[in-house]
Order: sequence, then C-alpha cells, then structure tokens
Amino acid sequence: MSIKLGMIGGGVMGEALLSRLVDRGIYAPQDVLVSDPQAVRREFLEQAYGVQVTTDNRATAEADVLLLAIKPQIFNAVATSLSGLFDARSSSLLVLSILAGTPLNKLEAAFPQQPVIRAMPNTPATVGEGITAIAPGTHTLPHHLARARQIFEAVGEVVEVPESAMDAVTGLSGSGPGYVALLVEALADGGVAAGLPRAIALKLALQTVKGTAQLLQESGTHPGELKDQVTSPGGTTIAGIAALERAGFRSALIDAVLAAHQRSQDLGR
Ligand SMILES: NC(=O)C1=CN([C@@H]2O[C@H](COP(=O)(O)OP(=O)(O)OC[C@H]3O[C@@H](n4cnc5c(N)ncnc54)[C@H](O)[C@@H]3O)[C@@H](O)[C@H]2O)C=CC1
Ligand SMILES: O=C(O)[C@@H]1CCC=N1
Repeated sequence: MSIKLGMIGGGVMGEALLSRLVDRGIYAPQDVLVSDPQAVRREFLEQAYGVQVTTDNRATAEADVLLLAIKPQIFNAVATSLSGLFDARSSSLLVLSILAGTPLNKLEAAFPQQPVIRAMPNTPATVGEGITAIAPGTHTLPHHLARARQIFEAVGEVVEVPESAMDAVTGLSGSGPGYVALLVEALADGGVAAGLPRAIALKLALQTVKGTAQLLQESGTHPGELKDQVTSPGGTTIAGIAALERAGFRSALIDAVLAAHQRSQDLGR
C-alpha cells in the first residue's frame, strides 16, 4: 500500500481539505489514507471520495505528508498512539497540524526530528474560498513550506506568519466563519422582523454579505470609506449604524476575536 497523504481525523475540517485536494488532483484518492475511529465517517469518506480508510493511526504515518485534523483535546492520546514510530524512520514525514491552540513545541515533541508546520485554515476551504495561516517549525525547510502552501492553496489563500501569531489568527479567520454565519442569520432575522418572508430575508442577507466582501476585496476600498459611500445624510444607513453603535456592535466583534484568541491560548496549555 503506497500512501502519499495520511490524515488523522476525518471530521468537518479534514473533509473540507480532503475533498478539494482530491478534486483538484493534488492527491489521487488511492494515495490518501484517513484514520478515524468512527465507522460512519470512514464509510462516508471512502464512498464520497474514494480514499482509503483505517482505524490505525500508525498506518497513516507511512505517508510523505501527515495531516493532523483531530480535536486538540485528544492530541495527547493520538501522540501516544504514534510513539516510537520515528526512532527508526529514515525518510522525513512532513506533519501539518491544523489543531487550534496546540503549539509547535508540543507537536515537535510528538514527532521527533520531523518537519512540522502549524496551520490554521477555515471552513470556507470547502468551497475553495478559505484562508490558511502557516507557521514553520524547527526542522522545516523551504521545500516543506512550499508543499504546505501547495496543499492549502488548493482550498484558498495562504499567509505565512510566525507561530506567535497563530492564536490571534485562530480567533479571527479560524473562528470567523462562525461570527459571519451569526451575522447573516441576525440580518435575516431583522428582515423577518420588518415583515419579509424568511427565504427572501436570508437570500438578501447572504448576498449582501458576500457582495460587500467581494466589493471591498476587488476595489481595495477601505471599509470605512465604503460605509461613508452607503451613508446618505439623514438617510436610512446612518440610522441603522447608530443603532449598531448603541448596541456595541464593533466592540462585540473585537471582544469575540479576543475571547477566541484567549481560548486558543488556553487550549495550548
Ligand atoms: N471546524 C473548523 O472550522 C476548524 C477546525 N480546526 C481544527 O481542526 C481540528 C478538527 O476539527 P473538526 O474537523 O471541526 O472536528 P471534528 O470533530 O469534526 O473531527 C474530528 C475527527 O477526529 C476523529 N477522531 C477522534 N478521535 C480520534 C483518534 N483517536 N484518532 C483519529 N481520529 C479521531 C473524530 O471521529 C472526528 O471525525 C481541530 O483541532 C480544530 O481545532 C481548524 C480550523 C477550522
Ligand atoms: O472552534 C474551534 O475550536 C475550531 C478552531 C477554529 C475554528 N473552529
């Protein structure tokens, strides 16, 4: 069995990455081995993407690249299941960890002498619109970083940051899709409160968020300038913005990023 990509944990984020990597031809399905204790996940991933599946975490380390996509809380158990594997290994295994909070020094202790890269993708990766921050470890060489870039560019954009920035990245772009989903839902609720049918309200909310993000990105306009362009004197938008300011909208978002940043730090302890 020749395995090029091993993956430990085939849940939400693992699948998001896997689906695009296979779809884009970065890996052939038969070259991928996913380990997951849940039979239902293994059967689904095998059928949906044609990848190989196992319950044996050690088998995934036969690959050239190992993607860790388990919850940070079970990292120690997974590390124990792999112990001793690297003592006699002749070739290096590139380890890519997407675990929130889990620091490089902890990862590197579990994969002695191996190149390890800490990464933080986000769920828009599923549709190729993710953004992933990557931070190199002690044994990471330029070709390892290039490989990580190639893998994560299959699911969106990639930025390189020092590891010290990773908890902040997690609080912003890693967790960000949750905040934006809440925003879309709340905007639709507002539309419903103002008398719109639910389906129309959701469509309006979603396309407004998507279109505004695209406009900001493509035009390079500063968000404050776009806000000014929408805001007619004595008009509707300034009435809405005043209500948002009274409710502490901006500080709520700043606090959300800070709280998630803190939680990411706590998970690493
Ligand atoms: N969901 C998200 O938006 C993002 C998640 N992450 C990170 O990705 C990682 C995975 O998160 P999700 O995919 O959301 O979680 P998930 O719970 O959907 O997936 C985790 C998978 O690991 C499997 N698993 C449990 N014990 C295992 C073991 N001993 N060996 C192998 N597999 C095992 C589970 O059966 C499950 O399928 C986390 O560390 C999280 O911090 C990073 C960026 C975004
Ligand atoms: O909520 C979490 O812990 C993970 C990490 C970033 C997004 N989801």
